[in-house]
Amino acid sequence: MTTNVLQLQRSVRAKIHEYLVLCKHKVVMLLALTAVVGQGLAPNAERTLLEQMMTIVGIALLASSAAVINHIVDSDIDKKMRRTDARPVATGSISNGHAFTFSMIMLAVGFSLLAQFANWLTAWLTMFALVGYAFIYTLVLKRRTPQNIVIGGFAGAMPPLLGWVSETGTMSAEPWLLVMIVFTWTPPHFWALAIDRKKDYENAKVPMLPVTHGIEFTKTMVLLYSVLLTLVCVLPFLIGMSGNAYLVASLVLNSIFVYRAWQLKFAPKEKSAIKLFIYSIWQLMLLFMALFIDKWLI
Ligand code: HEM
Ligand SMILES: CC(C)=CCC/C(C)=C/CC/C(C)=C/COP(=O)(O)OP(=O)(O)O
Repeated sequence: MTTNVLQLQRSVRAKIHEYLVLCKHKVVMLLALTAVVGQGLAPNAERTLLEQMMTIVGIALLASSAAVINHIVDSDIDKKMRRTDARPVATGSISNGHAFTFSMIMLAVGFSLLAQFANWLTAWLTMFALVGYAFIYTLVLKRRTPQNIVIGGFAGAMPPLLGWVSETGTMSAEPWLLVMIVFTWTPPHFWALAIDRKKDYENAKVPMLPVTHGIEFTKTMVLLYSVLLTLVCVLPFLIGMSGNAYLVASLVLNSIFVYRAWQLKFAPKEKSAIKLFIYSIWQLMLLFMALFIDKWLI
């Protein structure tokens, strides 16, 4: 193979990677998992596997579309933070115009898939989540209030409800418990990272909780939310939606969460905050897998 072909291959691969970064693909994969579990826990509506898969693709495309808008709107902030200054829109490696077109294509395809393979309620609720994250959180709340993620986190918490509604066409009480789990998980997930990256947010003048209220207060909040999360996670068991296997998994995963949050507050080490952030991602993934396994495999 000539050097030119190799170089072309490498630059195509690099471009694809940039577009994946633009979509926040790892976040979207976890969001999609929570939507799959929402589908899996809903009463069996006898939908085909194709319909279910296309629904998840639709939700993932709208979440990715929202993430791209977030990169465009936030590029001024992203340029000022070490964690984000290499992002493709912030560096100019992908132009605003290209990013916007990409986002709108994903929006159109994702919405059509949801209307076609799920139902209108799912399509519009997912659109509501997109607006919640891309505009209400990113454009308004993030720059104004340290409670930004408590309120904005609602958008990220919606996928289990979206998955459920795609199966049933109605919003019953049970999927709201799953929404509550992700909603309660989001503040300790994000604030752990924000403690570690406080300087970044200070530099960019973003009013995140550690900047406005200090690190100690934020650590207390992380601990309190981790206890609240433990309690909320028991609710699916209490209403009979999930069984003993889920209860055990949830108690183990949340005990580790509370223990780590306790350590962060009362016996911190240099990397306690970032380790808690990374743990939070594994915790949510395993928790939702436990919900699914409990229903289908045990
Ligand atoms: C408003 C709500 C949320 C905020 C403010 C938030 C904030 C963040 C931030 C700042 C990062 C670091 C990203 C990076 O370095 O590129 C991150 C990573 C991550 N978040 Fe969240 N998050 C939220 C909700 C969620 C939700 C709902 C999920 C999934 C259900 C999620 C899953 C993840 C995952 C998987 C990562 C790791 C991504 C990677 O390694 O590239 N987050 N989050
Ligand atoms: C349609 C649908 C389900 C939408 C959900 C949208 C979505 C991708 C939610 C995840 C939230 C998230 C990654 C926040 C990051 O905060 P940030 O943007 O402040 O973080 P940053 O500093 O890393 O950009």
